[in-house]
Amino acid sequence: MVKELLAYVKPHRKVLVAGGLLGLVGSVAGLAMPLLAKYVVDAFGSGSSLAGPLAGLAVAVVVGAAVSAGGNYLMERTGEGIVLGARRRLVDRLLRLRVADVDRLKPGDLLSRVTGDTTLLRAVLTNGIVESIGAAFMLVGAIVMMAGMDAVLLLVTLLVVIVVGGLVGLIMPRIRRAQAEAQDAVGEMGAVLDRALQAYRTVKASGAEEREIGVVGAAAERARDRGLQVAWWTSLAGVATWAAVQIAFLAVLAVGGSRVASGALEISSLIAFLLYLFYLVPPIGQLVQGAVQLQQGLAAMKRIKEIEDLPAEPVAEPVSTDAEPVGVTFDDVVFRYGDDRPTVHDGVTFEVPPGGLTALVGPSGAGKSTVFALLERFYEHQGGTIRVGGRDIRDWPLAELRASLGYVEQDAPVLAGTLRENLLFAAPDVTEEELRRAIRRTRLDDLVARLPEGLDTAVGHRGVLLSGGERQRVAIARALLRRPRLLLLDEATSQLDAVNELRLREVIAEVATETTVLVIAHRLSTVTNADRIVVMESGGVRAVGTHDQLVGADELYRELAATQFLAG
Ligand SMILES: Nc1ncnc2c1ncn2[C@@H]1O[C@H](COP(=O)(O)OP(=O)(O)OP(=O)(O)O)[C@@H](O)[C@H]1O
Repeated sequence: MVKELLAYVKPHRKVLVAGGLLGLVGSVAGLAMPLLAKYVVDAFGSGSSLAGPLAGLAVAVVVGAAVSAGGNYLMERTGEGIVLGARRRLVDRLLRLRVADVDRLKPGDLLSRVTGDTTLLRAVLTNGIVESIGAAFMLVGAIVMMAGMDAVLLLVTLLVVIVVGGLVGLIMPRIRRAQAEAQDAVGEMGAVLDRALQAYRTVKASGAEEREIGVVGAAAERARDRGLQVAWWTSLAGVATWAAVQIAFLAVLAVGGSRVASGALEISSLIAFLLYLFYLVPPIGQLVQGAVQLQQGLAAMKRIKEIEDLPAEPVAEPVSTDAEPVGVTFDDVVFRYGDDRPTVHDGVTFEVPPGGLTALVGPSGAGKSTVFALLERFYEHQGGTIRVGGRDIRDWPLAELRASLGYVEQDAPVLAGTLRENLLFAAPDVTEEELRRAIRRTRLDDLVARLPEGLDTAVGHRGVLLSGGERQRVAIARALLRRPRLLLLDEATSQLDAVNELRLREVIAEVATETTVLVIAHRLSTVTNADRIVVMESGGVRAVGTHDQLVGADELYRELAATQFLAG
């Protein structure tokens, strides 16, 4: 894990080393000060000139301050760079995960990993590492200087330092565990908050505000409790350090005092020794702090790695899109969403030739939407073969397969942005003429004319809210602009009004003259004119035919048609 942490630092190592060196120079300047102070005291005693020692002291102060400030800026800059790198990597992975994996993850928790956990890396990787190295240098330096003054006093000091080191070492794993729990708790809070925000209207309509506030509040309290645990252990480490220095001070004072009295030690040496002892306080504090930050960084790293270790889809390569319509075959396809989930497709077999309109119908839960998910390879089927254009979908480069398909989800979302951005989402490079044509074909001209700023009106979240029918046609236009060889249209369950429904039928019929259209129909009225209808029931295909054939031959279809007043 530490190795992975350091991988983030690697690209910045030069600046980091420069910053560290500046810090080191600052430390040397600081380290020289007690010695210079001793010279000043000695000069007082011997009556020699104060000018030399005082000038040295002044230079050490100025150089130390300037160099520390420069080093600090470099550190902060590197820190920002490290956070940026970590975020880029994480977001890159997040958007390339497989749908099946994303299904299990909670969006709010993912968000907290990108925003919160990456921030935690900064502290450990810059200040943490560099300050710890600087502190270790100061510590060793001070100890060397102390050794030069009096070996007995050094022994007393080291004894105390070693005991404290052991204590702090025992505390660190606890800090890491508590920190990991604290970050998980923050992620959990993000997840429940996201749930409430996603279903904002439902929360209000259900009068569930109080309850949701309570749920998020409870998650926030858990995060606080874990945070307090971290604070408790960190404080304990701090107290141990502080007590150690005090004890060492008293011990050195007692032992040193008696040695001065017996004439074994000069008073100036005792003063310098005590000064060095206090010089140990910040580096020891920094080392402890660095160790605490390392625990935080390791906990954050663990959460980031959990995402980075998930398998990703291959990076999309540029594809040339052939506009010829393609057919689809499902041959004895077997699929379930997870090993512990029920079988959704239990030998699904049907064939769709290139071009024309094919409808999938059947009761809710029959596995119709799953057909589309498998065609898009959001999930991998466990058995049988799926072919698009005669080629096994497992042999298609993923980007090319998806570029050949146009997909309109059941509840096609409108992305926050302008109407134009929404339409061009899948094909940013189409010409204005193509865009206008798609708008005409999907009967969106009225909408564009009605919007205050036409195509450049903001829609969706924080913009004009579109109706269900409009959203659906925007989604179809978006899919068509990609010039798909096969259009997958999951018709919304919500009832469209008669005008919108007629428009949708016209659009589908028109598109079906140019490309293959596979539509999941919840209203049979949209598909009575389909070239073929595939009737699905509980994970299988029970009949295929035209509307007239099926009304005559298939009981389930007749029933579906009857409930929708179409049989006659
Ligand atoms: N992402 C998923 N993870 C786990 N199970 C799922 C997932 N999506 C669908 N299912 C399950 O698979 C089964 C088939 O769902 P599917 O959406 O394919 O049916 P459908 O025929 O399209 O239904 P509807 O007409 O209601 O949209 C259902 O039992 C559903 O609960």
